[in-house]
Amino acid sequence: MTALAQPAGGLAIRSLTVSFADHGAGVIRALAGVSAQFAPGRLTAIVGPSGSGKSTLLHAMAGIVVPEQGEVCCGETVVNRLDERRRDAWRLANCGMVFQDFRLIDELDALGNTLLPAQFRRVRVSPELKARADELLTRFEVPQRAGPVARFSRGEQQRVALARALLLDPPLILADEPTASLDAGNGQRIAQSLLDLARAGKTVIAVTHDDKLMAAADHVLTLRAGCIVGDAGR
Ligand SMILES: Nc1ncnc2c1ncn2[C@@H]1O[C@H](COP(=O)(O)OP(=O)(O)OP(=O)(O)O)[C@@H](O)[C@H]1O
Repeated sequence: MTALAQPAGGLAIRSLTVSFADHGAGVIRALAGVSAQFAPGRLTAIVGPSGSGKSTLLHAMAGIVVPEQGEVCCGETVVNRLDERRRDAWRLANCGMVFQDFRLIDELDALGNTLLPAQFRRVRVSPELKARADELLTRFEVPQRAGPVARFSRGEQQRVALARALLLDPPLILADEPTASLDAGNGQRIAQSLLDLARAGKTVIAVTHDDKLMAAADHVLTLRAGCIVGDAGR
């Protein structure tokens, strides 16, 4: 383990470099030596133009993408040094993920999707957990409708994805464009919810192109061509 100064309970990344194979020329350098700290109690917005490496950074922090250089540190854990099985277990225990493409199971209804983390972590679906899932779906104004989420609008699906991310009350919330499919009112509510989660002590990190979410954030990290070009904490 490498000791790396970081906020207790938060996340620190140091000199992260990630490349992908370019099926033709050579490699695409998605991140080039990126370092930053993310403290509990704060909402961070990761911003920057399309293709600047925002999603890659979020996925590296979640242990989905493994950097060729650098470290992702959470407490004593250097996430990228874990093997794939342990990274998956670490992510399930610590991260609430909202993916850009939601990654819901189309055939399941909203409640079934929201309860998925319990299944993945082999947690019994107690009446209390089901009540929490219902409460989250109500909080995010997901219609109380039977039937598969495939029939939901994209905005409704996005809010189911957020409810699912929060089910097991994870300390880290990593959300990729969590307001992209929402109307202004819902977008504002979700931005406020993310801020409330931060104020409740979570480490909340959202990739976004949304000015309202950016304005709500305590900390704005700007990427360009795989490098940090702005790191503004308020
Ligand atoms: N799995 C992959 N294989 C090959 N190239 C990839 C892969 N994932 C990302 N890239 C490339 O890495 C670069 C950064 O991509 P990334 O998705 O992180 O950008 P982004 O800032 O999130 O973009 P957007 O705002 O459009 O979602 C891009 O050039 C992209 O094409």
